This record gives sequence, C-alpha cells and structure tokens, in this order.
Amino acid sequence: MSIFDPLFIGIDEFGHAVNLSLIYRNILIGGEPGAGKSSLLNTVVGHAALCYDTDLVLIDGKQVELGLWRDCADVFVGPNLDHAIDTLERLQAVMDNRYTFLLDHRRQKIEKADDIRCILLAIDELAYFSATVGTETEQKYFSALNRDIAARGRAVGIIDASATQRPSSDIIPTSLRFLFGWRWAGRCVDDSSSDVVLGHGWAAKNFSAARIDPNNRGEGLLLAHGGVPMSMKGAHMSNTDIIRVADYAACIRRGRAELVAEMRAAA
Ligand SMILES: Nc1ncnc2c1ncn2[C@@H]1O[C@H](COP(=O)(O)OP(=O)(O)OP(=O)(O)O)[C@@H](O)[C@H]1O
Repeated sequence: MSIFDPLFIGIDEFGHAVNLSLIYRNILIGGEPGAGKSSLLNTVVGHAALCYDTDLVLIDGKQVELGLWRDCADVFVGPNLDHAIDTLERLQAVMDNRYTFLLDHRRQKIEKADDIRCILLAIDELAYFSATVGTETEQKYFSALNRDIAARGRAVGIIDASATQRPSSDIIPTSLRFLFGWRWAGRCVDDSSSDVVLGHGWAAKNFSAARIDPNNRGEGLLLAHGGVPMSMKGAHMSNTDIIRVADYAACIRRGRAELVAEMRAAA
C-alpha cells in the first residue's frame, strides 16, 4: 500500500465506503470522550503502518491509544512533553531539509516517484501537550511547532493527524483549524464544540455533531472532499485486530529495513 492511495475509513449513511486521500492533507479529529476518535486515528495509523512509503511518528499522552503500533513506529512518544517537543523539532528540521531539496530541484511538492518517505505524525491527545503538562511556555512552544508542521509539512509529505477530546477554541484556535483540510467531529457536547472542529457556522446549517446519539460511537461528521460535512461511521478495529495488523506491519517494516541494509552493503 502507498500513502498516495486513498484509505478506507468507514461507511456513509447509505452504507457506501468512505475513502479519504491523506497525502498533502492534515486531519483533525475531535469529539467528547468515547466518541470514537482513537478508533479513527488507529485506522489512519494502521493504513500508514502498512504503506511501504510512510514512516510513523506517534505521540500519545495516554500511551495505550497508539501504543500497539509502537513496534512499527520510527518514534513513539508517551506522556513526556520534552520528548514530544524534541520530536517535533526534529520533524521541523526534516521538513526544512526537504524544502531545500524542492528548491534545489525547482519543485513545489514531493511526488510519489521521488522515493522520499512520507511521514505520518499522529497526536493523541493534543490538549495533553498543549494545555495540561509542562509550563505555559513549553505548551505554547509545542503548539507553535505543531502549527508549523501542519502548515508547511503537507507539500513535503508530512501528514499531521491530531485528535482532541477538548474541542474548544483555546485548544483549536481558528488559525490551527484551517491548517487541517480534513476534519472529523465525533459526538460533541454542544454546537459550539462541533463548530470548533468543523468550522464556524456549520451547526447553524444543521451540521452539528452534538446531535449524534451518544450511544452511536464512531459516528461522526466528516468534512473532506465534498466540502460539506457528511455523516459517517468510522471503521473500527478491535484490540486483537490492531495487534494482528501491527505485528504484520512491524514484520514487513523490519524486512524492508534489512533488505535496504543488504542492498547498501552489496553496492
Ligand atoms: N467506529 C466504531 N464502531 C464501533 N464501536 C466504536 C467505534 N469507535 C469507537 N467505538 C467504541 O467506543 C469505545 C471508545 O472509542 P474511542 O476510544 O475511540 O473513543 P475516544 O473518543 O478516543 O475516547 P477518549 O477521548 O476517552 O480517548 C471503543 O472502545 C469502542 O468500543
């Protein structure tokens, strides 16, 4: 699989598959606790884990939401703000190097044929790093780094997938939201929280994730290709499913790394 191909993320209200292209995009996932955010993020990470052209950078304040992918990840960050900041700084340096490459080759974005590995940056839970742990200065620095990566990373193959259970304007200011082309709102407590994820004004037009049945976990409003929020149910992998896919992905990734090392040694 390639990250340049659309990924299956669930079904719409007619039962049709919902496929989402993630390359050159970021995705914001918001909703109340239990809405199904981690489930959707796991689907995105699982797809990327199986892609031959994608590295994984996973930042998970709770550790267990994305922790099953740890063996597939190039970097796995737990509840450690210093480590998260250090990781985003390194990602920023990679991003800058890639822009230098593009400039040198008179190009504006990387393409599939470039053989440059894309990077999925997945963050669960955004508010943990931007508003809970550390000093205010560190939190602001983390947010600034994440904003920069979301703003400039897309053209150089860095995809930002961030999830939060606190869809409020202090965690997702408008300036940050607009950097996420794709947005998914699981059930939210009220219309304004739903608008924080999807964008101001959608609730007034009857697109509010506050109307989702709290028992219908995984149901959400997706703002993507069509430009209008669509109702959909996210694909869900059980713990066992994730372990199976993650073990398989770790195995093929290790195999690839060994193959590359062998080819380099032979060259
Ligand atoms: N798409 C889905 N289909 C079926 N069940 C789902 C789906 N998504 C989530 N669930 C159920 O809801 C539970 C909570 O989902 P999940 O952990 O993804 O929520 P969350 O929004 O990430 O919660 P939190 O903010 O507390 O981390 C899951 O354990 C699962 O049982």
